Amino acid sequence: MLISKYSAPDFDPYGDNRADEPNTLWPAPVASGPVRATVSLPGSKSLTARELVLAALADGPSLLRSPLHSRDSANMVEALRALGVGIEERAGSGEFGADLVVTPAEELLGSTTIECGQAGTVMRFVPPIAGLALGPTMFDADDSARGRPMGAIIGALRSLGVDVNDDGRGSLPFTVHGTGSVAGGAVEVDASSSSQFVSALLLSASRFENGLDLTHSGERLPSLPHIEMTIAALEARGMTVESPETGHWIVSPGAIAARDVDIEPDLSNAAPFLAAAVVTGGSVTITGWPESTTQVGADLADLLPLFGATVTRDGDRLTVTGPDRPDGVTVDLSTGGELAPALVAIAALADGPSEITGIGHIRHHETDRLAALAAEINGLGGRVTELEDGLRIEPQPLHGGVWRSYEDHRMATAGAIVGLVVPGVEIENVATTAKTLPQFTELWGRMLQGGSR
Ligand SMILES: O=C(O)C1=C[C@@H](OP(=O)(O)O)[C@@H](O)[C@H](O)C1
Ligand SMILES: C=C(OP(=O)(O)O)C(=O)O
Repeated sequence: MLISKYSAPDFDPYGDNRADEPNTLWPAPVASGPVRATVSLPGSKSLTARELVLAALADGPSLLRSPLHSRDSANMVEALRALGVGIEERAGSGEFGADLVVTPAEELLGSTTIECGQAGTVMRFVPPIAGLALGPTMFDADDSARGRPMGAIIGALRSLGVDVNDDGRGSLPFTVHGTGSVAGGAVEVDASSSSQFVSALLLSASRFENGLDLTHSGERLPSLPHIEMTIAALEARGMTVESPETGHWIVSPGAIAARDVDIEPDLSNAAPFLAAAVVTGGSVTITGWPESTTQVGADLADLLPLFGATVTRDGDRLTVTGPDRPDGVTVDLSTGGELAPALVAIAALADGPSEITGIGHIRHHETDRLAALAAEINGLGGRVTELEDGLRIEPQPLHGGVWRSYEDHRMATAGAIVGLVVPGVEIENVATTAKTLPQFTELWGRMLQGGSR
């Protein structure tokens, strides 16, 4: 069955704990003992975003099975539709909403406005596509996301022959004046504040007349696995990405193959659930854990044992069993910055100090996550010190209080981890978890009752 209009999934994303107002306080549930549960999770945000974009640029219709349905993915769907791409729901077998049929536009058309919400993937991945469209496309975002770095994309598009109007601050809002084609060619970007600049250009590159010869010029390149995920998604659709050296990628012009694809569960969103096992000495199993994957969340299987947890696999089920009390860790997390909030929450409850570094760039995520994590843990009596590129965490006995989420889904879920063992933690605006996991409070509640099945 094809339904003509994309709509929000028909589950109640907030269950009994719905937070209708941004400043509503959600009492984080306290675990009555070691958490023991089996949890299934919706599709990967990063895979859904890439497959939507590639399907939109492909040479025929593609089916996305078990995609994520969340605020970020809805922003991506609406952005591509605004440019003329057909995206329709089709009943699927997934537990978390419909499959999506994506039909590329015969001709991409601008003369539209795109709301990016808070989605880094939308604000970075879609402007190059708007360059391929005919007519101007204006990009804007939530107030809280307007300050996220965009200068590298704006500058790169100009070097590739696309006219972009902005106010000179390198951030949203701005307008891409698409002419129906992009010359492409050689370009240098500084992707030290986000790997998404590289992914964005690679995703559209084969549709540029001269392809793309992209060099990263900055000192560090964070979140490399996300770039590798982009390359793998391109290769699965018949493209070759040459990388003669680190930080240098070449894509030749060519067609992107239509393809039906299964979206894996979001392994980064598994982090708070697995952390629940680590901080309560319990045992949490995630279903549908892929045997091999490009998702950086798979690194949790190596990261959580550093805290003293045990990880086992049984087919597609990954189980984490916590120690009596987590150990402190010293870890460079430059490849997996999006895992930082959950790991910092564990570290705040550990029995020794931790240093988590290599994550200076997460100051540019949904909020300055280093400042936010330090402020919220310290607000509950903790001792967290900001380093230039990370945090030093010296665990203290914590007390209850309000945990601000800064319109950041991973700040909200980090507070929920702390609240499992610290009575009286109240999370402000837990509804912000809808960015990537609208069912968060429902799944969290179910986990505390033993899980879904
Ligand atoms: O390409 C992607 O899907 C993402 C890349 C990473 O961004 P940064 O490189 O900005 O950290 C990651 O943190 C983000 O959650 C998703
Ligand atoms: C950094 C994140 O999101 P975005 O894709 O908006 O950059 C994140 O989900 O942790």
